[in-house]
Amino acid sequence: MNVSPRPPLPQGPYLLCDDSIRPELPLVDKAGQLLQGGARMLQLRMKHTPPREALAAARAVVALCRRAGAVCLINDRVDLALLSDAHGVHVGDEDLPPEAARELLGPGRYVGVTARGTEGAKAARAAGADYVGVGPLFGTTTKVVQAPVLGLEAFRRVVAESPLPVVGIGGVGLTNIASVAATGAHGAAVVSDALLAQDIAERVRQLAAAFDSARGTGL
Ligand SMILES: Cc1ncc(COP(=O)(O)OP(=O)(O)O)c(N)n1
Ligand SMILES: Cc1nc(C(=O)O)sc1CCOP(=O)(O)O
Ligand SMILES: [Mg+2]
Repeated sequence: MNVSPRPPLPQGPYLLCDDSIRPELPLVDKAGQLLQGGARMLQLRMKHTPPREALAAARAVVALCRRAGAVCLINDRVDLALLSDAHGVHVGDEDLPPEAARELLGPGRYVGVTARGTEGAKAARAAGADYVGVGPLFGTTTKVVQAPVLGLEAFRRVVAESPLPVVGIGGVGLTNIASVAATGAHGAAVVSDALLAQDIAERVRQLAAAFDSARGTGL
């Protein structure tokens, strides 16, 4: 398979297309609505989807993203990322190590890694990651995370000290995404706030406008 050169990692809202929120809505429909709202950066997170269905969903969602000019990463699954020609993966402590993901994906795709602080971000850089997802930034009910909530001040320090671009995750939504952008974070990952919205596309537009209005202001 030809690996097209990877686009720059988009700044701003980083939308997760997740099968645990509104499971009745097909993943490809969720992705379509996120993209309709202008999502530039999407991660397909499938914790409850059987393998064959997950492969079909990955192929469909990656194709949609590529058509829209958006970057699409697959959560956890390097095999699905390769089979679907995704732009890369996001891995954490319970997944393949980042070095192995890089070995399989090569330099032309993204490897994102979860970090809980500055040391984790430095380790991720040494392991060949391209960015770190840092959280939980705020309290979240989407996932039970075995790490303390960071809060904005600790998060701001990680952003300042991280050798890699930082994407904040956990409890991020319209009410606080501007405060995340103001820290200088590269991105802000949003799961439930977007997928539970009555109008998902409109919510993505609002999230992007709020992020842009506060980007790097330090407020
Ligand atoms: C952008 C981003 N940051 C962190 C995570 C969490 O990944 P991980 O620790 O592997 O947990 P799961 O998402 O697999 O439950 C993420 N997915 N995205
Ligand atoms: C998938 C995930 N990872 C986290 C971490 O801190 O590693 S928090 C999280 C869920 C974030 O969902 P929401 O935007 O609905 O709060
Ligand atoms: Mg994972």
